[in-house]
Amino acid sequence: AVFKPENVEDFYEIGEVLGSGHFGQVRQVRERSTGIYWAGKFLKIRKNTCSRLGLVRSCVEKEVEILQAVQHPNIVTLKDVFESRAEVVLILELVSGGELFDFIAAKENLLESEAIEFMTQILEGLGFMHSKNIGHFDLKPENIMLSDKVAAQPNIKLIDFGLAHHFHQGEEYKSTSGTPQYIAPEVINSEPLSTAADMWSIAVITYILLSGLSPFQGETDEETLRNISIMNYAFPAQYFSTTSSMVKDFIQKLLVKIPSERMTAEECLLHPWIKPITRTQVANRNRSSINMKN
Ligand SMILES: Cc1ccnnc1
Repeated sequence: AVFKPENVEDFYEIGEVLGSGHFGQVRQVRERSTGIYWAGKFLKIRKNTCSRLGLVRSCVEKEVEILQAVQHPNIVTLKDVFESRAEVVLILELVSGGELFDFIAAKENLLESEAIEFMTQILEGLGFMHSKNIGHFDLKPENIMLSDKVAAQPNIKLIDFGLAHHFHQGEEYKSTSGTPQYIAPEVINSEPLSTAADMWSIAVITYILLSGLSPFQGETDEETLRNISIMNYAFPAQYFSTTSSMVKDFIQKLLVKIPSERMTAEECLLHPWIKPITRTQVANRNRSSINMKN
């Protein structure tokens, strides 16, 4: 793919650093012609395949391809791509509400009603990606952004598709990258991956949203990976006493070793913890409980 050879600074004023990661850094940028703010993701490209610094260009092309294939309210949109001699710049929708990670850190943990609101939007975006046979493979609170944290209903945006993969018919895909706390057993065992690997991460994120604890985290990465492989996790009473049995059921139906036996994103959206019950169902439930009392 050929990206715009023009100099990004001819079209955008480069602003403050918003975030940085394994890829390079994200800076706020201002479009000169409209004054609109965007996020510029500056990716260093390796001059030759031997150098270790920067990314291989084909990886960047893959991220661009995937971002162009998924337009959804809960997935960050890609507006433009510029390329200079050793840098590719993705012009992305600006998501300024910060990371879900910081939102949880500031509040210790969330009410179930808040967690359901966030998780529903995460699952909507993820379900859309999975319906196009695209896996994210790096889902974690740092890669889930809020569009505006002070809004009543903050909007969730999935970002960072640097490890994402588009599955083509009958093709196997293996990857051992990802963040230890969130990766599924099949990633650790270098088995072929599927979109189900994202569903394991959803369970870990849900557990963290509600308790502030990370279910498998050990003292070292090795210990964390061992805990995942042997499915060593629990719901400590002092952190989960007020948590509904429905959300524990939701998590348990995702922390399943065999990928094909995990709930899909679509099935998660129909799980009682997530799926809102109708007012009639509430009335019926209340009526039946009143009858039991009489
Ligand atoms: C960090 C970031 C990424 C994409 N859009 N806005 C902010």
